[in-house]
Amino acid sequence: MNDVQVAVAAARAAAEVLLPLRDGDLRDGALGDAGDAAAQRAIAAVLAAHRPGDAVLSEEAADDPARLTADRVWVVDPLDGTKEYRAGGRHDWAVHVALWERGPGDLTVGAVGLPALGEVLATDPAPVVPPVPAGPLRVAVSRSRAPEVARAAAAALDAVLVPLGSAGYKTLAVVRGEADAYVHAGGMYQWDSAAPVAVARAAGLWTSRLDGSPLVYNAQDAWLPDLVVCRPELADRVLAAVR
Ligand SMILES: Nc1ncnc2c1ncn2[C@@H]1O[C@H](COP(=O)(O)O)[C@@H](OP(=O)(O)O)[C@H]1O
Ligand SMILES: [Mg+2]
Repeated sequence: MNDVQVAVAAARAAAEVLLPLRDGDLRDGALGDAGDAAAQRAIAAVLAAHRPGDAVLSEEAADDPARLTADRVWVVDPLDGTKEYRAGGRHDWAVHVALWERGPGDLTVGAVGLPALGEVLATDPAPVVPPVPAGPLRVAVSRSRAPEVARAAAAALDAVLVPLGSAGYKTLAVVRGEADAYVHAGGMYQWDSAAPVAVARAAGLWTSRLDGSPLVYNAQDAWLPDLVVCRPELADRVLAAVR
């Protein structure tokens, strides 16, 4: 298996445990905690079986400082959009598996599972972004904590806001043509954006910090609090609108 196949297999393994758990008897916090733990176990098992020598940075595991000197680091969010997963009946939650490599010093592979839709999008084959539909621009934002900067940017762009859960789902909403941009500020960690950003880049989308600077992964500090993902032809306008 190549690295993309490993990432996709890990995302599928997480989906296979998350879907039956969601449809079982657990509710609320217990369901979210069980989902986080089961998806973490499923992904860790795939990585241990196929890439035992690689380091891992996961939301659901203790941060291993070995990743700071490792050549290959998997950046994992086993269940992104836990709130939406717990809510039941929603499809805006995701599984994130990315690979960071020291040579390029950047993400090289990513897979994002959307279990409720039965889909996994990955860096290879690169997804094809559909053409822009007629109508106002659509800016995806957190449904539970839409940042003021996203509201202001949408107003400046004459855009409508599309509130959704999960950083992975919102990034893929741009890849899949459900939104034209995703703007986030106020807090997030490397695992929330790594795999979605890898997939978005493969699809030819713009990805950066809010100030237009590059997103840096496998930095010591896992905090990576803001993010812009958009169609490349909109990048100048979106970045100007958030400034
Ligand atoms: N202000 C903040 N501080 C820390 N994490 C944040 C955050 N805003 C969003 N996130 C994280 O980013 C992911 C997407 O958030 P949202 O759905 O609100 O857009 C969620 O990940 P998890 O579900 O993995 O915890 C959420 O916890
Ligand atoms: Mg997350």
